[in-house]
Amino acid sequence: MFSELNLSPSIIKSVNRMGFEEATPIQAKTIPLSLQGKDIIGQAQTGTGKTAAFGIPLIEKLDIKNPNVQGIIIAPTRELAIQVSEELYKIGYDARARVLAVYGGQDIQRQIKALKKNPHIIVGTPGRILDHIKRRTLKLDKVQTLILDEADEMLNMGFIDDIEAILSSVPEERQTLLFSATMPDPIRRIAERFMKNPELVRVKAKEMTVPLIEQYYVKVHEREKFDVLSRLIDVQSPELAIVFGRTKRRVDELANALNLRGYMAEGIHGDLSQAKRLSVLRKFKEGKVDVLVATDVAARGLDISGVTHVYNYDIPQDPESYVHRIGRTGRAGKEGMAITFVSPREMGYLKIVEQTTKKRMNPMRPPTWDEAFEGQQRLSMERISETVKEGNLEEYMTVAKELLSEHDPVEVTAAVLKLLTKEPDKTAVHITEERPLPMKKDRDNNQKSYSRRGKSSSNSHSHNYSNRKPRRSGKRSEGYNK
Ligand SMILES: Nc1ncnc2c1ncn2[C@@H]1O[C@H](COP(=O)(O)OP(=O)(O)OP(=O)(O)O)[C@@H](O)[C@H]1O
Ligand SMILES: [Mg+2]
Repeated sequence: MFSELNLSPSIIKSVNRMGFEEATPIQAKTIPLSLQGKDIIGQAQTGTGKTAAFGIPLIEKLDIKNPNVQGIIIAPTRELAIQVSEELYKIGYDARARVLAVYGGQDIQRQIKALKKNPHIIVGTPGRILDHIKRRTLKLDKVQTLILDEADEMLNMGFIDDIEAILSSVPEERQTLLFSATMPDPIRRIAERFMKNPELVRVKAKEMTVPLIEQYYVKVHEREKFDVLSRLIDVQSPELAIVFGRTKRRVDELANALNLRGYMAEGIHGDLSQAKRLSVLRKFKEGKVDVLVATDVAARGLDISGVTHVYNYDIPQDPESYVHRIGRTGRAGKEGMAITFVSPREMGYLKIVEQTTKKRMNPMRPPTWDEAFEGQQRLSMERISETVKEGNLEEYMTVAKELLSEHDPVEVTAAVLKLLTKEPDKTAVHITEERPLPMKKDRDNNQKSYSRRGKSSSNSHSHNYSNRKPRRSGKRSEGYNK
């Protein structure tokens, strides 16, 4: 219960308004420690309320009359920074906490103006925070609490230099909190260097993934993936689905191809303008887009209710990415389904993922065209049944009776079904084939990459675990360059 956590009435009021009744396990464990001022590494499954776990004590400890920035939260993507700032705004609503998000792609003058209004808490992406530090439009010398959301990601190569630069303008005497659903040991060791006797809080769970997510894999050749995806969507009729692809090109092609086959899909990745990224996400949240096709830019932290299915069109290169991707469904006690496509040559990656998550994925057979067709008919059937249940059909009765006097009732119904049903589409589409990931044997070899610090400029990581390019090419990138 939140009432047992010694929180101010204003926070209890806000949290109640948010509909939270009981503290989640990670909240119950870390809030008291955080209030005592301890440094914490908090690890708990996706969708279990880590944001409020660091947000509630942060707001509780604010001195509202003090105009300085007292807390800073760093997040890996712009969308996540915005979302976290919104959740903190809600938690701090009755306490009158001022929370500001600063992120790349948004007009910097506007941010500078907002920074002059003395926010208590800043939530931002590393690049833009550094930009403001350099311009002296953001002063962090009175910061008491620094939080890294998605900490392992923030300390991975590509972000570590920025994080260290930000750390150097925050007082040594501070509380440091790290949260993520994943925390590989090598990264944890890096983290401990700039923390003081951190308390490692892990919510005990048999598996790293959420038990409410049903996990499947489909063994499928690259060139058959798209038909399998279309059929799966037809059979499963997700409320909202996210399809993860490996590259930006793949995301663009998949979104186009899905539209060609009559689905409402849009893509999101790092090459789109910020305005476009936000509008795609907004449409998805509002249900105007049913399928969000995304790179890993959308894998971490995003909390979108109604996401029932996650499809990994390409198996992710590292197990952590898998955990976060599928964690976009099955949040806050809801159920979800995750389906991962694996090409025959990539089966080794499946093993690595399973070893890390300690959870087996069940094999799933690709649906046939007939099954997809039946799935679509069942969807129409549900719509008809719902409409019958809702009633209000008086105005249609006369003509309905006339129809039935002339035709066989089963045939009339079949005709209605035919009109309503979207037949599985075979429209030809073009998806460029991706090369399979390099062969993998076991994870032990792969872990080495974590010892490679972001500082080093060597490019000798082609065989390592994460096998991805440093995200910063030339100029500093803001959030993911994905
Ligand atoms: N105590 C609570 N009771 C009910 N709902 C909660 C509670 N705490 C948080 N939530 C809600 O649960 C959802 C998931 O929370 P949140 O986004 O913080 O998860 P997370 O652990 O950070 O996940 P991820 O690892 O994916 O970032 C949010 O919609 C949040 O508002
Ligand atoms: Mg989170």
